[in-house]
Amino acid sequence: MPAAHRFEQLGAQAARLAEVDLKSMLQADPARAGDFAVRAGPLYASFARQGYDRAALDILFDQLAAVDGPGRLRALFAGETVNPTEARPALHTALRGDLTHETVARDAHAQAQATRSRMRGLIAALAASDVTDIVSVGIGGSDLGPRLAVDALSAPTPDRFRVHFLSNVDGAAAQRTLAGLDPARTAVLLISKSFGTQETLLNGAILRQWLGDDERLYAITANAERAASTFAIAPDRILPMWDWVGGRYSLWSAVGLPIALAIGADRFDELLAGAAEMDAHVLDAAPRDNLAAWHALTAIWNTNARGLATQAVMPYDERLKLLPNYLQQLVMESLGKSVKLDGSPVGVQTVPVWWGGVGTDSQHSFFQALHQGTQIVPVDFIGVARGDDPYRENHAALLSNLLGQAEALANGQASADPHRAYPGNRPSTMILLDSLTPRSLGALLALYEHSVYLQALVWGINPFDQFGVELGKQVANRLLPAVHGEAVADDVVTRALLAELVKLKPAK
Ligand SMILES: O=P(O)(O)OC[C@H]1O[C@](O)(CO)[C@@H](O)[C@@H]1O
Repeated sequence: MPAAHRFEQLGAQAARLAEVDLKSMLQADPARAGDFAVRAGPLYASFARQGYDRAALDILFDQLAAVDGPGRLRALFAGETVNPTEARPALHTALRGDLTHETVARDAHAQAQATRSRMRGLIAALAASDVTDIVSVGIGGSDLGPRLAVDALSAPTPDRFRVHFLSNVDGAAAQRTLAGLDPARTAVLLISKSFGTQETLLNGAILRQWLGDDERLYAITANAERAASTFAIAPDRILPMWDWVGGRYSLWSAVGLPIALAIGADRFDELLAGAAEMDAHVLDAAPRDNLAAWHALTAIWNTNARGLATQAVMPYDERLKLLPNYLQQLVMESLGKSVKLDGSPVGVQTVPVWWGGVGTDSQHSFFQALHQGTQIVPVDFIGVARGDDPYRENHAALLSNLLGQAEALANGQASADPHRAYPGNRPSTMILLDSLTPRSLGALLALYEHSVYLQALVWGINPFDQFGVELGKQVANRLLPAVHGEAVADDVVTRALLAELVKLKPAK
């Protein structure tokens, strides 16, 4: 059946269910609570509060079968060219496990292992030195994953190194990062797959000058030549990346060095093991028992059957507050496409806008709109069963808020006063972690990676390129002389704005 018909079938299911709310679906079929849930390693996820029923789910799972989900997952792990627009495999799974006997994947895994042993040597050398602080310079995929994992997994007081991150090209970011740091006790990691990223090159130059000593400057890159030529970094201080790892899938590689420095190499290995455990689950579990399949098909349901334009993610754990930022890149850079692999239009909506914030803070900012606004926003709630802080009553309150918000959004509450009525019927997925450990975080992030891949399969798009970010960079580069006042911009609006910037700039 052509893809367009499959999406029409989904639309018909949504139309059939339009007048049925979650509360009555659960009343009619209470077994949903147990049946619409999947456990995988340290994670448990409930989809019982999504607006599909069993018949609609059948159609959704047919979608995955029609694009050979299981077969295409095997192709991903085996190192087939799943990124055809750049003629590459995407072997992030080989960075953390050895799940295929195919030569390409095995070679990739061996290279990753060799690099991990170099990382261990480097960490040991830094631990034996006077270095107390690490500044990790990188942006996008060379920043968001390490930043999230360091924030999520670091002890309340640093074990050995204080790890800082610098990404924005705004000089204020460099100024703030460096304030209070001692160059003699700081090591700098320049992380850039391409070593051609403006932000990282400019900030790298600032850091190199500030350090005043090349001995504590390291690079993680797939372009060792450029690192050596622009920053004179010696080969023993350059760790490799490879073109078969996408930037936003790279925290498992040497890009994760800030993580290993912050939490130790053993715990970094546990993060990889947690991801590998999820990989094995996703590869082996039948579609109906497969967490990534459920998650991906839920996204397809909300986007294509229900036409919902945004998706929120709400971690109820302070340590996961950077998860929404990380997922914005993973999901939106991967799935923000409008053409299929053959260049033809997708013809249906692809990625919604991903956004979110930490619970309970977000309840006091935008939850009003989730409960009573006109836009329906599906939510991924993320909770952690065991808290690790000593404040037990706070953790109980946190969990009751997590459960309470999801229940209130789903069930609503009638009132004679329309201002005080809660419509309910607002969908959410609940993802629970046993505790926040390297293992569970690894599993959670790998789950999202695989969900993204499966969504891409259903839409027929390439989740591994990101040409959309290039044009803005090119225009910005062209405009640099005009910002310096050395050229005139071609575009009439940009020209007017540049003139205003000159007028607005206060004289010193
Ligand atoms: O690691 P690099 O090459 O500096 O690139 C940084 C980021 O820039 C992008 O290419 C575009 O934002 C991302 O995909 C990538 O993670």
